[in-house]
Amino acid sequence: MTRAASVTRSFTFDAAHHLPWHPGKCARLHGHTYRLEVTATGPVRADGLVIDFADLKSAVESALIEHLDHTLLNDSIDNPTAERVALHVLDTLIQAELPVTRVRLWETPDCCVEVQP
Ligand SMILES: Nc1nc2c(c(=O)[nH]1)N=C([C@H](O)[C@H](O)COP(=O)(O)OP(=O)(O)OP(=O)(O)O)CN2
Ligand SMILES: [Zn+2]
Repeated sequence: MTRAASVTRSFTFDAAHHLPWHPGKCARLHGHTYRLEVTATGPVRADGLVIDFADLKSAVESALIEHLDHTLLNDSIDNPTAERVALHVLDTLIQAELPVTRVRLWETPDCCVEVQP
């Protein structure tokens, strides 16, 4: 019987953003070191893997991190709240045909958003 498993890898990227509508200090231009957790789920293959951690890393870096790291998120994502950045991550990885089943994005060490397909 084929069993399924979930594989998660963490990433970090640095980016700036501002939320001009926000009543607090987030209206001002500022930056975060975002922590991103990507989970892929699927059958455990004959080689014992769902996806090689190394392949997950290279896919996420080339599809996403390279385009967001050290950028102003407002240039690529409208109104880049953590929720909207996480959904952008999810959509981008689905487009890249990764079997992603969960994205967690930590905007600060204490604040996290989770999205699923
Ligand atoms: N649900 C959300 N709430 C907030 C978001 C968001 O994306 N989703 N974003 C912000 C701001 O961008 C901001 O960067 C976070 O601000 P803040 O809460 O002030 O974070 P701090 O860790 O700096 O908070 P302190 O309490 O000052 O330590 C706001 N809300
Ligand atoms: Zn912020």
